[in-house]
Amino acid sequence: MNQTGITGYRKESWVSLMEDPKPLHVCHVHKSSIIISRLHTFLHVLAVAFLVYYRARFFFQNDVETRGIPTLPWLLLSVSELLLFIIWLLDQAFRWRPVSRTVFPERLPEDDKLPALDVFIFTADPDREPTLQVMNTVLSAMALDYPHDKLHVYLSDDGGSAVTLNGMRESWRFAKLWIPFCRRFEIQKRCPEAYFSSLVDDDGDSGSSDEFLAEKEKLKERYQLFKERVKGTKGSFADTSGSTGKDHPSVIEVIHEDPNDNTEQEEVAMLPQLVYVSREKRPSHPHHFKGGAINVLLRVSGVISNSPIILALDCDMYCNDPTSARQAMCFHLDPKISSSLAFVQFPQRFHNIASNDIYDSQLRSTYSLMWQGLDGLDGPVLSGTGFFIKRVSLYGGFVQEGADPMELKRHFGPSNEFIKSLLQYKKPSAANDRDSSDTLLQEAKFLASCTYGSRTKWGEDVGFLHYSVAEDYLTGFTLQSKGWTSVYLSSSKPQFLGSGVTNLNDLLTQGTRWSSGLVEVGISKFCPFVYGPSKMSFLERMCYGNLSFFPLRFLPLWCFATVPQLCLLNGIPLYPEVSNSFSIIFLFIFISSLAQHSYEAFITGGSFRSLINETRLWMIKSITSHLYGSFDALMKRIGMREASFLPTNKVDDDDRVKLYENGLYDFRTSSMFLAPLVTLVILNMVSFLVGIARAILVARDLDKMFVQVFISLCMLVINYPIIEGMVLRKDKGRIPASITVLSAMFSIIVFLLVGSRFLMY
Ligand SMILES: O=c1ccn([C@@H]2O[C@H](COP(=O)(O)OP(=O)(O)O[C@H]3O[C@H](CO)[C@@H](O)[C@H](O)[C@H]3O)[C@@H](O)[C@H]2O)c(=O)[nH]1
Ligand SMILES: [Mn+2]
Repeated sequence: MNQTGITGYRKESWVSLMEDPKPLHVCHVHKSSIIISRLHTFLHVLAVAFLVYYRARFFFQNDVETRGIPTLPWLLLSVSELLLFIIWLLDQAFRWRPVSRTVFPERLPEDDKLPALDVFIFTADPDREPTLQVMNTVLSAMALDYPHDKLHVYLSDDGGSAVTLNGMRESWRFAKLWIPFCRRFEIQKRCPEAYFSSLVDDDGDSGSSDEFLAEKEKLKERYQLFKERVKGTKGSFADTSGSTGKDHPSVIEVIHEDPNDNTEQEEVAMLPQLVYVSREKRPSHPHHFKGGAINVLLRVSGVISNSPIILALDCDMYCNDPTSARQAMCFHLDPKISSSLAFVQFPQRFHNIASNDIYDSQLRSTYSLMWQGLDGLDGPVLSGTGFFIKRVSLYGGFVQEGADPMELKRHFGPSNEFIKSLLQYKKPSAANDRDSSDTLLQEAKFLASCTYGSRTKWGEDVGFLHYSVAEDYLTGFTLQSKGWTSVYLSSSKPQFLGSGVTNLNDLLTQGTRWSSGLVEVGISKFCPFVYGPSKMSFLERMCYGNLSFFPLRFLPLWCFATVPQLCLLNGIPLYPEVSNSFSIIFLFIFISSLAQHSYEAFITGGSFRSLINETRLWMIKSITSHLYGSFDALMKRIGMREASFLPTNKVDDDDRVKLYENGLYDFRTSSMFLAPLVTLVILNMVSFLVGIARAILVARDLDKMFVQVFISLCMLVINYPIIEGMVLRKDKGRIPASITVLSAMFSIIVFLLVGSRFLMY
């Protein structure tokens, strides 16, 4: 047993081999931003205290200035301000102690001493996730700079599609040329699509030799052929077996030599193992989406390769830096931290972000700020893709020396082979001869069947948790509660690159799923503030709490977008007069928030434009996805809705890409998302115009109403692209006139029902 108290940990043989006194990694604490943020937090909290006093006074004192103002709007604003402040305060925990890290992979022990690695890649739908793209990710993983006999690549195909299986066979064939080429010429970009479509040559020293150029030309032709073959096939298992993507038995294939192929046998031996897994699916059995898929791969790989370290990748996240595995091993092999280290998380970065990132697809603040902050506490959140995790950390502490196999079967299911794999880290030797490898394959299929996990601990205490569609967040949270830690490694060269969302529909659909999954955790027994007993620090809990509850920002944002405006229309002031000294407090809070956002954008490479884009998205997402996601979570909680997971679209549609690259929003999305946005913009337009008219007609009115007029103005300036989409644009991505009309009607209803009656109390 180890000292950190994590049950289930056994001393890893590969860790004790590390005796090198030189550190494998160092951690840099960001001192100056720590001082700036803590000081800022202090001042901001102080200002908010004054604001709370100002708001609260209304309820207790009969002030001349606020006499005659109805209570309800005042109360709504007070609650909104308070809620937003609480979420902001939780957010400050991310700024408590940000750190960054440097690794020295050249100090790792020789290759034969490195632990084996299983790579898991997930795909679910060949229509939304193009097979060629998935195969590029597979090839880039096979070409990782890691000993080939210690590398095993598994693809989980939840689509159960023959196209994908065929793509795997084609990838194997192409890999026989591609991998030796990469190794021989030390190619850095090992995702073939990225390599061949790259405009800049970074072939390095070998770049000009004739031999290299000839090889490259040959590979380029073979890649074309590969592309045609992958794209050329159609159909699913349905065509051959009468089943469909949602109803079929498990299909597992270790991709092998094609006897008709004449490539030299030695080259084959140099390739990592490649395995295709499509788990059994039956309509009557919940499959738990990606979390379910990971658990099946954990079991299947357990009896095939059983590597102690696992890299998980979404199908679009190709390996951009072949040394990522070695970088991760710098932490996993460090005897000082390894015993409690569950995973090394790399950032999600994207290859298709335009210079004007109108959808904030790069998730700047998450991966450049928040995760570094968590890294300085107990470690980053598990982020679904791009992490190297210890297999044993997912076994829930049940695997211990001398554990009773019968007991293990109750937790892990009935497979003897799998139970054996739990008790040893050896690659099962049977895999080599034919008969036993057939038996093994049968066992693997059994492990991938849809009933295997029932009445066991899979999805509850073992593997990825099924409770939430944000399976990554929840699983990482419970690991850290048990005392496991994680580290975050972000460097200027991204280790993995995926496709970021480039249209509003995908952004809001994904945002709704995330909000739903996060809030679902927040309102369950896993609520970060109460779940225990927990080994997590208070600040780390604050961060997890922030992530679970930030979607509730929809409440204050809806209020700020309607209440001051409706009151302005009725001539009711809700903020201090400009001449009142309390107005300084509001000004201070406004500037303080703006300054914080600007400073953080500045230190993480953002620009003035990203400030505006992010603020706009903050509003758009709060008004739509966070609202729908939170309700979805609530409905699931009370049993009125089932979980769903629509994979994000990864197809590049030329027409849509063009809009995106020109910095134009693609408003082709459902009216459920559009109508609230357009309604609120219209409401703000009207209230702004009325506010200006009142300022001209009514004496001293602007002094009283200035803040409300200003809020409307800000909303309009920031959301100008929505106005543009309503009135100026003529292209396909504009806001349809029908939505504008519908929304105008909604604004009238809101005004008549809420504005002139409800808010008057
Ligand atoms: O039933 C399913 C659904 C999805 N996936 C795969 O899961 C991955 C992530 O799905 P995607 O649609 O790309 O989701 P994103 O919203 O981009 O994903 C983020 O959020 C998810 C949780 O909501 C995490 O699982 C992801 O790792 C994280 O990148 C993809 O490779 C899918 O093929 C499955 O294997 N089975
Ligand atoms: Mn994705």
